[in-house]
Amino acid sequence: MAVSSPNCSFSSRCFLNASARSNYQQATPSSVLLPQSSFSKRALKRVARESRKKSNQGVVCVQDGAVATAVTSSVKESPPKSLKDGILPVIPSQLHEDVPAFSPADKESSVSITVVGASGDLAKKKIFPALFALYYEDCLPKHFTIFGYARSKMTDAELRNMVSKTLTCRIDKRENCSDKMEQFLQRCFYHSGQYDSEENFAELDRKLKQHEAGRSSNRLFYLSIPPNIFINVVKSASLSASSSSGWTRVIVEKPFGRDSESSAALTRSLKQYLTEDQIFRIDHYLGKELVENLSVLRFSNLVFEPLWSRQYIRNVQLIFSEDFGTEGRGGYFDNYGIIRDIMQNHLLQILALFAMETPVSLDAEDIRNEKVKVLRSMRPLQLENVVVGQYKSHTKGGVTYPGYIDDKTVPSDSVTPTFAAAALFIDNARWDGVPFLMKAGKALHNKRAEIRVQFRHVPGNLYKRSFGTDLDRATNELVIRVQPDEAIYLKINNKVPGLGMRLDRSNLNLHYAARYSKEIPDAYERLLLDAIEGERRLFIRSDELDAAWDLFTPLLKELEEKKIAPELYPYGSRGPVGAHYLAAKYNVRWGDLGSDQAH
Ligand SMILES: NC(=O)C1=CN([C@@H]2O[C@H](COP(=O)(O)OP(=O)(O)OC[C@H]3O[C@@H](n4cnc5c(N)ncnc54)[C@H](OP(=O)(O)O)[C@@H]3O)[C@@H](O)[C@H]2O)C=CC1
Ligand SMILES: O=C1O[C@H](COP(=O)(O)O)[C@@H](O)[C@H](O)[C@H]1O
Repeated sequence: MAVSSPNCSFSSRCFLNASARSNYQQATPSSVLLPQSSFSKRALKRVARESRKKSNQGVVCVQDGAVATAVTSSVKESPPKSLKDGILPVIPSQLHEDVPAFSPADKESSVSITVVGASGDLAKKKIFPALFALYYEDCLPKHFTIFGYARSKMTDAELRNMVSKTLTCRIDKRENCSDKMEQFLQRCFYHSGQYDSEENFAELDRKLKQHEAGRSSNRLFYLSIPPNIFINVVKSASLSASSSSGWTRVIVEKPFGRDSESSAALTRSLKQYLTEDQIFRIDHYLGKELVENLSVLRFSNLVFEPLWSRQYIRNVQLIFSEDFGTEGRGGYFDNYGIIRDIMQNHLLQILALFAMETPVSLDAEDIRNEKVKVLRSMRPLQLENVVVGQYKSHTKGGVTYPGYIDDKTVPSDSVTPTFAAAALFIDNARWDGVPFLMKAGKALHNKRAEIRVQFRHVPGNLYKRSFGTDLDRATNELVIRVQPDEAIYLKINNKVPGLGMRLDRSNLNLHYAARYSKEIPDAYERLLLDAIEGERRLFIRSDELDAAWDLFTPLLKELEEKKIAPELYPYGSRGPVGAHYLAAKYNVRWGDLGSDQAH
């Protein structure tokens, strides 16, 4: 797969593991590698990691972007016969099965991306713009085609017109942007069809083949549709439009079911037509820059990992808020509610990454194994550790904001929560007794997602008197602001300069906008690129999903069976007061109450 941009490709350096390099060089002293590779950097790293793990193989980059693996011992004992000018032949059988191996012929492979539900909100808002951003950055393969698929009748030109309205140029990348947009749009096509029609998907298959023009074809289907039609599409697409000469992968959007049973049933149905390796369950929060950075922060800084346990951490808070309601999505939302919409997936995924043990490696399976372990060490949620709320109409500055049940698509007696706060616990050695508090709500006073880590008090603090009775104020707090205005800051105590001894609270901060001039890519860009490259690290494996549902299903059933009435809160407020009582029960104060800023 040809990927040429410096942003995406591993253009001039390749790597061998140390012993492979030394063996290789002993065996072939004149051949210090490594010419140009057009293989993507991340895919190459993954090949290297997997090769190393499996059989202590090294990875060699080969001219024109081919990748071969060299078994260290055999390189030492008998260098490959066709070795010439430091170039190893491609040995496809030695490549990991699903890695898009490449050979000279492979340069001619193609990727077709079909956005199913292309007429919908998510496709317009996120998927097409993310694909364009990847195209702009030269991250898409040379031969790619994008198809929109939905029931709505549209011509290619109408799709392009629709898509063009939501494409944007990055602030830092405007050069030739409108030309690039035009070129991108010319690679977008549309096919109208029913979701359960094998015939319509067979028509799509014919069109895809025309575009693939005899190249080996890899196909990615993005299911940007309501979940009740996932299976119809997967069945029709897999029977009539899967690739016969390359990989076929399917990105499935959430919600993955409503509870343990429906999620398991969905997985069973998907697996009638797809293998687990073909299913990419997306949780777009895993693609957010600061969520990706969590592991880097923890595992590559000596100062954090030793503190990352019950010994030093008092509580962890995962906070999500939006300053708008469910307007326009009430029909969907009322069937799910905020716990299923945000907590069971986005916040729980962040929690798992935050709390997991050190994985054996950065391989997808190693990371996902650790996440599953954490999830399975958690106590299922109990009603007494949860507060639910629903926003009501509120008038401010002469403007009246609608309540949740004012939406015509929402039943007037709905008790669906638009806000929830919960206390969760991980019953393992690292986190025993540490409350993990989650809070998620719509129609609140601001839009924000952050992780707050409140550390314990300094024992025998010499400066205790300077803090008065409020020792909490003196504890360190690490804030990872996922959005907006990404930042990581650590609240510390320091002396106010001067002759006296007055203490102050300050932020040691990494404010992304100040530190990096580059615009942060949207989560969907990263995830789409990963799916194209077969990188599963940021996608949810079925056992992770089962473990996540096991935590929330009993609570969700109880809420529904008992029709627990949510506490009403005004549109634009900070949410129900109950959330403060819940936190107080565990001696916690929500960290987002102050007005701290990362600068
Ligand atoms: N929108 C968002 O911000 C987010 C959405 N998601 C998830 O992504 C998926 C897509 O979301 P979104 O784009 O908002 O969804 P939409 O409601 O906009 O649906 C997408 C398309 O699916 C078709 N469709 C809608 N309802 C039905 C139905 N009942 N039966 C058959 N086809 C239908 C329509 O296309 P047509 O009529 O042309 O066939 C529609 O344009 C959903 O699973 C959603 O939960 C996840 C995170 C955020
Ligand atoms: O998955 C969802 O996420 C969005 C919030 O995503 P963000 O990237 O804009 O923070 C939320 O609005 C939606 O209800 C939910 O389904």
